[in-house]
Amino acid sequence: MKDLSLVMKMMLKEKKDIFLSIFFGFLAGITAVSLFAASGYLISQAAFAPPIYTLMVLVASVKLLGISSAVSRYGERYFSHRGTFTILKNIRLKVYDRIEPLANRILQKYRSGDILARVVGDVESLQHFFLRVFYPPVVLAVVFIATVFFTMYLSVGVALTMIAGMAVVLLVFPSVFYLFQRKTAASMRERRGALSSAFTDYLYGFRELTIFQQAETKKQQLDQDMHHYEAMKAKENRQLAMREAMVIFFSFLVAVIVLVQAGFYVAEGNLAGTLLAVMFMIAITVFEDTPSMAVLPAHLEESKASSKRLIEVWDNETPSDTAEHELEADVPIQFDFKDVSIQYPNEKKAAVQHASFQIHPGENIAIVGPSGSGKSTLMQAMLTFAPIQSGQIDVNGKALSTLVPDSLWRQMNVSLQHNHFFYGSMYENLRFANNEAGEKACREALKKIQLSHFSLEDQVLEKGSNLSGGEKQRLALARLFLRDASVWLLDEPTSSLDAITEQDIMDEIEKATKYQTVVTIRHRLTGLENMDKIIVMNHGEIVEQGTYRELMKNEKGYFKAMKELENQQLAF
Ligand SMILES: Nc1ncnc2c1ncn2[C@@H]1O[C@H](COP(=O)(O)OP(=O)(O)OP(=O)(O)O)[C@@H](O)[C@H]1O
Repeated sequence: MKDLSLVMKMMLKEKKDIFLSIFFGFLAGITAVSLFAASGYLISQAAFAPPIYTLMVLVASVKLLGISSAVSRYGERYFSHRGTFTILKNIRLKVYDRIEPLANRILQKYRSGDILARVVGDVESLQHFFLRVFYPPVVLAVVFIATVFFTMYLSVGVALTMIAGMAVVLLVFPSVFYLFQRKTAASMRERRGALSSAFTDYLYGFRELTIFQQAETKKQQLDQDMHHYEAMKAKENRQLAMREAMVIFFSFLVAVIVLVQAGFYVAEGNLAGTLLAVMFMIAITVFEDTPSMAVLPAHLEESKASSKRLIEVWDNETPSDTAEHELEADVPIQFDFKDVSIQYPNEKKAAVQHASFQIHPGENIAIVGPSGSGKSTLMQAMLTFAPIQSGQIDVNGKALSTLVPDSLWRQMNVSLQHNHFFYGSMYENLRFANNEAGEKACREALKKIQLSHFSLEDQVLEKGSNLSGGEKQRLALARLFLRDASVWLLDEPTSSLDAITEQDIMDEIEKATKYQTVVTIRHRLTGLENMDKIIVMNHGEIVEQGTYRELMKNEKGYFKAMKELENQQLAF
């Protein structure tokens, strides 16, 4: 039941639709039973040439019951589907609400294809819970109870046969099918997730796979996985059809037993002959909806597996419920790293160890160091994206972990190593940073980063695949000129640019950030003379920090050694 907690909670919010579905389902069922019973009685009575008004009353009742049954069935379908779609919408919103604050950690843990399979496929699967698992047995049971009471009035023996038959259909068949179902459902869901992951990998890496001549091998693998999944699905469908056929066969068997039994009672004179057809028709109709019991275990198991896979995504993650402080807007921001260590999940070594430093409002800070030394991780930590193991980052005296992240991000301008571009126009990709930016401001931003040759209508393809590396970097920087932010975080913002363009753009950034705090990760050690502070990283540790002059004064310092090495390389 714990596995189904998500869908149950959402379902119970729609009490009105649940009630109306059951109510109309009951009306539809009971009118159908009455319709067929009345038809049987009409046929039997007709053989005895009764007065015409008797036949007229019976025919009118049959017609009325026919219309009522159709209208009630419509009501049942309408409310059950309305309820299902509302439940589905609520589940989607709930899932989004739960994973959105954890998105960064979740995306590190799961493959994107798997996440996609869960938030689309598994959520979609949950629509069957209410529609196929929860309310059909309830309707079937109440219609049956009402019918059995009526039948008992005519013949207790026949009623007992029907009770025994229904017990088998409602209890024995679903339990047996459920046991067989459990194994296949879990592996089907996992296979679907794996397939989705393999497919996204194939799409993302298509270019590299082609260049390294691996596309065909990967495609064959994917084809194999797909065939395997299709075969499993086909097997499951065959099993479901088989089970449905078994339940239908059994229902007819019960109807035939009822017919024989009622015939026996008629022969013995314990039942009126005109009720023989009535008994048979009642038995046939009351078991009419029982095939849905054959597919119920499959849908129950599917709902459980899907709900479990969804809950699993956020279950062991600590939500940022502790985020209680809003960072005030327009107040200068100070960062205080206090002995911060950061270790990514499943990594043996910490990416950053015991980092302590301060960033004061308006400072211009550079973080330097060899590749893999933990520079980007420090920046990720400032954005709340890095898993802090020990120590604490304070922002204006309050622990970063207690801040509502939005209130921090609102005041930040960020250009990471890999920036995202959406399929759409250049204008849309720029306005993504600020919805209120007009055409004029966007053109000016393009001019500042020397992309004036692009028009705002030019198309940007998915992930910016029609732009060069340098153009992508510049477009990401252009967005920053459209946003008013007091802290700029730039992770190697100009690494793909030539030295002259780099200098021009850095000048523009400097002009735009006179009063702002700027933290820049640099590979090249040029242009650092005027920095307020340079943080030097190596193997995840801050090995030195200070101004350019202070660092260069330290004869045995790491920074000085790096700088001299770079100068030698430039001299060649
Ligand atoms: N998401 C992640 N999951 C696991 N390990 C990571 C992750 N991101 C970075 N690391 C590891 O953390 C260490 C520091 O990485 P980081 O990206 O901070 O270094 P960097 O100094 O910015 O490197 P570069 O200059 O090459 O960008 C590396 O050993 C890296 O493998």
